[in-house]
Amino acid sequence: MSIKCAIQLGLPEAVQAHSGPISLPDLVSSMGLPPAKAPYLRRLLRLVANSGFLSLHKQNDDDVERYSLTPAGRLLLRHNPFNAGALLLVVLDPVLAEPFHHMSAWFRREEGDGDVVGGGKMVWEYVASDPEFSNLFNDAMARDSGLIAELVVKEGKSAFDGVVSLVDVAGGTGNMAKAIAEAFPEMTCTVLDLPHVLSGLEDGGNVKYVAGDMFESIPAADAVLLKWIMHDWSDENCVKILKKCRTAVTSDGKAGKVIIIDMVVGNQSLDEKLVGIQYAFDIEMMVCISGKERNEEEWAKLFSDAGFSSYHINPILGTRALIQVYP
Ligand SMILES: C[S@@+](CC[C@H](N)C(=O)[O-])C[C@H]1O[C@@H](n2cnc3c(N)ncnc32)[C@H](O)[C@@H]1O
Ligand SMILES: O=c1cc(-c2ccc(O)cc2)oc2c(O)c(O)ccc12
Repeated sequence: MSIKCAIQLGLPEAVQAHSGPISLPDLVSSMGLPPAKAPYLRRLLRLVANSGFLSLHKQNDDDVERYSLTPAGRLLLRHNPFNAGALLLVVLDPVLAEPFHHMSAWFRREEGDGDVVGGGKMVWEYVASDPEFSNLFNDAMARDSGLIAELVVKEGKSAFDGVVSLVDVAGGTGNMAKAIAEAFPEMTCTVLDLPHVLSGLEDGGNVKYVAGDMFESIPAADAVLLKWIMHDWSDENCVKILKKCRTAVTSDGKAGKVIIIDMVVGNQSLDEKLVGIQYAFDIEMMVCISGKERNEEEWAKLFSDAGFSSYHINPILGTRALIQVYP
C-alpha cells in the first residue's frame, strides 16, 4: 500500500526528474506536497528505500539525506516501457484487495471452489461492467506484455520458427501480438478477446482484432498463444480452452502448436524468492478469480486431458516460462 501511495504521488517521476540524488525538501516541493508533510514523507521514503525501490545517499551523520531510483524503482516509472507499477495498482485496487478480507471466512465455509468473488465466466463479466477497473486491468496487462515482449521474441525466438499465422487467444489490447508481429513481419497475428476489450482498436499492419469467446471458437492458425490465460481458470475450463486451441492448430490436417506463457510452480531453475512470488500469485488467483498457478505435473495432466501428445518447457521469463504444446 505504501508503494501504491508512492506511485500515486508521482514519487518515482519526481526522483527521476532531478539531476542527481534528490533531498527531502526538494522532493516535497517537486511533488507539490504541503511542506508540513515532509516528516511524514521521510517515513514513507524510508520504507520505500528499504523495500529496494530507492537508494539512500548519506555518507556522514550530518549530511542531508538524498534519494535516487534503484533499477527496481525505475520499473515504477509511469512512462517506462518496462513498467511493473501498473500491475501493482491492479492487485492493490479495492476490487481485488477486498476479497482478501473474506479469505478466512471462505475457508470455514462448505461451498469450496469459486465462491469468493464468483468464479468462471462471471469474473470477466464483472470486469466488463466496471469501466474504470477494466481500463486499469487492460493497461496493466498491456504493460506486462511490454515488459516481457523483448525476451519472448529474442530468447523464445525458436518457438516462432515456421509460424506464418498466430492467434493470441484472450490477447487483451494486443501489445504482445504487436511485438511478435514487429519481430516477425511475415507473420499474420490475430488478437482474439471479448468485445468490450477490443472496442475502438483497429487492425494495422500484420495485426488484426477479432472479437469473440475462446470457449466458443478460435480462428485456425499455425500457432495459438495463451499468455497469462490458463492461470485464470479451473482445470475443467483450461481443458475446454485447450481443446478449442487444438482444433484451431490442427485444422486442414496441419500440426501446429500452442504456446503458453505462464508460471510453472517450483521450476527447478528458480531461487526461493522467485518461488515465493509464484506462491503469492497462486493465492491472488485463488482468492480473486478461482484460478491457480500449476506445477509441471499439473500442466502435463491438462495437456494430456485436452488430447495433446507432448510439450516442452523453456524457463526464460523469470517466474514465468514459455511452454510449447504439440498435438
Ligand atoms: C489476464 S488477461 C491476459 C491478457 C493478455 N493475454 C496478456 O497477457 O496481456 C485475460 C484476458 O482474457 C480475456 N478473456 C476472458 N474471458 C474470455 C473469453 N471467454 N474469450 C476471450 N477472451 C477472454 C480477458 O478479456 C482478458 O483480456
Ligand atoms: O491479480 C490479478 C487479478 C485478476 C483478476 C481478478 C478478478 C477479476 O474479476 C479479474 C481479474 O486477474 C489476473 C490475471 O488474469 C493475471 O494474468 C495476473 C494477475 C491477475
